[in-house]
Amino acid sequence: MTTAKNTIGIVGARGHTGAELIRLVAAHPRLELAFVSSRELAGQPVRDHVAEYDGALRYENLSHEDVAAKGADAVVLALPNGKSAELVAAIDAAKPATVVVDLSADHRFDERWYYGLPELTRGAYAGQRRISNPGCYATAMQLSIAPLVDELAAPPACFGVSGYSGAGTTPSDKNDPAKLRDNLMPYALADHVHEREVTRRLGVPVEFMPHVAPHFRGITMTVNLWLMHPSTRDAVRARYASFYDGEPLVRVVDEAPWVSAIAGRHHAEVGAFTLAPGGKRVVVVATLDNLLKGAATQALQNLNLALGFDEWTAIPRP
Ligand SMILES: NC(=O)C1=CN([C@@H]2O[C@H](COP(=O)(O)OP(=O)(O)OC[C@H]3O[C@@H](n4cnc5c(N)ncnc54)[C@H](OP(=O)(O)O)[C@@H]3O)[C@@H](O)[C@H]2O)C=CC1
Ligand SMILES: CC(=O)N[C@@H](CCC(=O)OP(=O)(O)O)C(=O)O
Repeated sequence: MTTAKNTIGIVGARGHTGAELIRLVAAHPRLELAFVSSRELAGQPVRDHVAEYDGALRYENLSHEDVAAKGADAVVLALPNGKSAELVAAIDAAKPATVVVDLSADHRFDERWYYGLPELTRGAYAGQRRISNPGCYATAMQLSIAPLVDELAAPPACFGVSGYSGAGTTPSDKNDPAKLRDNLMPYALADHVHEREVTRRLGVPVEFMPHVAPHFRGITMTVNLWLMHPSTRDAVRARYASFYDGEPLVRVVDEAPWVSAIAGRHHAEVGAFTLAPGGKRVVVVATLDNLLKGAATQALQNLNLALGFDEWTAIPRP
């Protein structure tokens, strides 16, 4: 007996996260790629750009109405921020039961949308068909802070370094290899949207200082936490291990994880747990691939959940 597949479309499929989503969907036993949209690549075979996909689909330049008329069971939006509203309205009108996962920041502050960071929020999933995927740095910050969020004496200070794929494909200083060479570029130092996103989601203020570096993919998030009561390294490590027990996509490690080891991997690593004398200051380091656990893999966790599949279907385990 064969099981019918759910159809899925990807809007913004030329981009970095779109390509990762195509790879994941191509290997998924219960999903069938119904359409992929790109203005620039319209007419070209998808397999010419994503080797892991061996089907016959070509990229299409689709209007909002075209996307809605496809009537897919699920649509992932991998568009730049600010581009989703009209498209979602068209899907709402044509087929409201479609599962929509938005990778942009457009719905992360909209309580009508489920915020899908599964390790922290899957208990709040109540069948919503509109899912907002967290930011990449915001995922790393939340995974680093959540186990100690009730113990904090001060706002966590988060020093984040991203590979330049995080800046997308629209040319800017942040994805210009010449400007990044031998460089580390600080930006949005006290007003990044992920600072507000994490503050909102964890319910405590956080301070975030993002930087972009010359490597292509992967985030290092170094977080300084002040505790109300003195602790020990063993107690802190045990707390993280217990918090993430049974979570295949969060690995608790002893040392500070290296970003070079996380590129292309689907999980996050959280480690270091270095305490300053006095036991009240703890430094935690997390790494993840911004295009995977920071975007496409997390979107697939959310799709699997919403479509009633096992959450880990077609996600390679660490
Ligand atoms: N890169 C990352 O690490 C992460 C990204 N995100 C978010 O995911 C989304 C996609 O990011 P990413 O893949 O990096 O972005 P890219 O810049 O790599 O890709 C953007 C995609 O959107 C399309 N596009 C661009 N402008 C428009 C427009 N005005 N109207 C319609 N389509 C447009 C592009 O294709 P074409 O121009 O051919 O139509 C392309 O497919 C963004 O919202 C980003 O913030 C979230 C987490 C991590
Ligand atoms: C290096 C770099 O530029 N990274 C991006 C983060 C990408 C991401 O997760 O962004 P959204 O919240 O927009 O979805 C940035 O700081 O805007």
